[in-house]
Amino acid sequence: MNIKTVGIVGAGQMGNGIAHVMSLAGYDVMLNDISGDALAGAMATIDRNLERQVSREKISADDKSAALARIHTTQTLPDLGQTDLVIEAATERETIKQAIFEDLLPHLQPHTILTSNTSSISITRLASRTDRPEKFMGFHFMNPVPVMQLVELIRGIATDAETFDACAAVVEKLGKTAATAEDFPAFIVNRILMPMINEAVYTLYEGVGSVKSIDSSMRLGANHPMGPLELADFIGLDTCLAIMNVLHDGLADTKYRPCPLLTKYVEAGWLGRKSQRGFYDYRGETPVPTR
Ligand SMILES: CC(=O)CC(=O)SCCNC(=O)CCNC(=O)[C@H](O)C(C)(C)COP(=O)(O)OP(=O)(O)OC[C@H]1O[C@@H](n2cnc3c(N)ncnc32)[C@H](O)[C@@H]1OP(=O)(O)O
Ligand SMILES: NC(=O)C1=CN([C@@H]2O[C@H](COP(=O)(O)OP(=O)(O)OC[C@H]3O[C@@H](n4cnc5c(N)ncnc54)[C@H](OP(=O)(O)O)[C@@H]3O)[C@@H](O)[C@H]2O)C=CC1
Repeated sequence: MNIKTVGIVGAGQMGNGIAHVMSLAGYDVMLNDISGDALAGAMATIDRNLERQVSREKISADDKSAALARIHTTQTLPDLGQTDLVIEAATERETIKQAIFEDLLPHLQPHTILTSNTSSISITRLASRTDRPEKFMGFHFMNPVPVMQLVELIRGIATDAETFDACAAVVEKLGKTAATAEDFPAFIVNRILMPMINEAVYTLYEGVGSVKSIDSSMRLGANHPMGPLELADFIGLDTCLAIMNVLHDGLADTKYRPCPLLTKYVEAGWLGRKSQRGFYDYRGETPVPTR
């Protein structure tokens, strides 16, 4: 199947990154969000990140303007009806994702492939609520999308080979590398990464180390590019908690119990970088640990 147009639902940090790499690879993009501010913010971020690539001579100024011209924004979900591939990248909450699919389905062409960038939620369950479980799969990018090489591809129980191959061809055209994961809670990357982040929050909660000492230990002692708490802030603490809850509920093992301190930060609305405060406070010139 020849995919030319891509619809993206959710213009947060993942949606804008996906729009960025899709348009740069030559796809026409229709980017949707319920919030006009989120769409404006996404376009400003894409412009800034493309400019960074121009200044580092990764792409030309013409590539940048052509990419920007290929992205269209809309607050109206039916505007995605004519696209060949839809990637849902809205908030990590199953009810939100299901409602999006329900609203979108009547407008889609029969051939359109429907995917979710979910970090953890069952692809099979999401697919079962649509009219096209065979044309539904997980298309999981890593953050920051323009930089990270991996895309996890997750088949639901009913996903057909044509759908999988079409998505794999898109990953190849993006110049990224696909890894196939089976449809179990949080797939591969987050099954391994998120318990480590949750353990870092327990290490903080139990007073074993401060934010600074935990992060510098893992940066300098394990050569991680970011400390786990810095990374949690980067991902979004609401997303981290949602993933831990999916692991805890889906695998029914207490080793996945979300740390109560993580829950407290989310309840405070301290969601990390996107809300300016999490394990660090980002409102000043340099990030300051909050504990
Ligand atoms: C939660 C989930 O479901 C799954 C996930 O995504 S889990 C999260 C996975 N992501 C990670 O683990 C990220 C860990 N962090 C890192 O890899 C690095 O800190 C980082 C790549 C984000 C930044 O690296 P850095 O060396 O500190 O910063 P910086 O030098 O500014 O950037 C490195 C390169 O990326 C580029 N870059 C960084 N962010 C960018 C962006 N948003 N857009 C375009 N380019 C970007 C920079 O221009 C730079 O390019 P050059 O190599 O050409 O100079
Ligand atoms: N953060 C990460 O590192 C990664 C996240 N993911 C996954 O990607 C998805 C998005 O995450 P992320 O970009 O970080 O989240 P963000 O919170 O940055 O963005 C989510 C966006 O979706 C919007 N949204 C909410 N409801 C709807 C709706 N009904 N229709 C359209 N847009 C909607 C939100 O709008 P508003 O703000 O107005 O609610 C917000 O703009 C999640 O499933 C997440 O698990 C995958 C890989 C990495």
